[in-house]
Amino acid sequence: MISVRGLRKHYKVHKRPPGLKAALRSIFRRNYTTVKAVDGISFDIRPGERVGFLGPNGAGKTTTLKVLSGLLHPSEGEVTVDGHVPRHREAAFLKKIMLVMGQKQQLLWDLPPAETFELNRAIYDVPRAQYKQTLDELVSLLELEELISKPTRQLSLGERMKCELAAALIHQPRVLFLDEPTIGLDVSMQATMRTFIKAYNERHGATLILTSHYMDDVAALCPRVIVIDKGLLSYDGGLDALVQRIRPEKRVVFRLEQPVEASRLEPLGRVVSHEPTSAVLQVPPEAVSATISRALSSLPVSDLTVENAPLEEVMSELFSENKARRAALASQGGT
Ligand SMILES: Nc1ncnc2c1ncn2[C@@H]1O[C@H](COP(=O)(O)OP(=O)(O)OP(=O)(O)O)[C@@H](O)[C@H]1O
Repeated sequence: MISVRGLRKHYKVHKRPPGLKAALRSIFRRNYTTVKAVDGISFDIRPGERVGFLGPNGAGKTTTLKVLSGLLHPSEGEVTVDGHVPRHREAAFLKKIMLVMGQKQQLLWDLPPAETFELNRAIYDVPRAQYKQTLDELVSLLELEELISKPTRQLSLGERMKCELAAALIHQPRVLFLDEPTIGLDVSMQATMRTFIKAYNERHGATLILTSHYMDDVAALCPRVIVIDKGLLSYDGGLDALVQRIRPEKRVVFRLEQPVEASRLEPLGRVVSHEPTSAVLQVPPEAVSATISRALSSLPVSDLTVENAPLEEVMSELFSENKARRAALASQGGT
């Protein structure tokens, strides 16, 4: 469905030192520098897949999504989306895709969302009957009944984001690029958006690439993740496999009937946190059952669960590994 081969996107930016003199000088002699936003990445995505596209700030995620949607021309490399070359922006291609950016809005500010939906119906030439059916489905799944006839400017951020998503789906795109779709939303609205996005993917078999800094979004939606860092691909594979590689240790979370001394926890594993009536221990996977049986016989345990390390920690460790590798390469290059 999506094929990316050796994609590079370099921006040429004008570099101006601070100060008035430098500003005047730069009128006559401009200095440019190259930002390698994406520096040679390749991947394939099958129809109907949900893929998390992750990386630290400035990694090149939005740039890649803009190239995939045809908003930016690649500096180098081959990109196809369902057989189309995005930069040609053919009508058939535009009808199949949608880029939703959490930080930008397409809804018309002074008009109710219903007007933008109608506008999108006309732009994408959606037959009336199909439009009505899609709209009814979106209104019911996202609970938009009360919202779509209020002016957009009167909606809260979360209400607006739900309507943004609905506006993006009026023409039933087969490929959805979601760039931070839950940014700024409260936890319950984030969960609503996730449930809806998953339901849309399952109902319509749509292919989905999602960027998000909220790891709950990624854990709930993306069995596969592609990680980029400084414009380079650093991981492409299962989310579970990534967690296993970076943090194979398990966390055993205990609820305790009464407070216990730290000295009673320490022999059981590495104490990650210890509150009066709860504790989290980190242990190797092969030691989980032994730790649980020792804890049950020596501590007043009322409840326990076994979990993976939080995804935030896994990602931050992966980014630190990448940083250390880059520093090592740079120092080898410098010697
Ligand atoms: N129009 C532009 N001109 C020059 N540089 C740009 C432009 N757009 C992006 N960049 C630079 O390219 C790099 C990648 O930016 P991009 O927005 O793709 O990152 P990102 O992974 O989406 O980051 P974030 O998570 O912060 O949104 C950054 O260093 C950014 O400053």
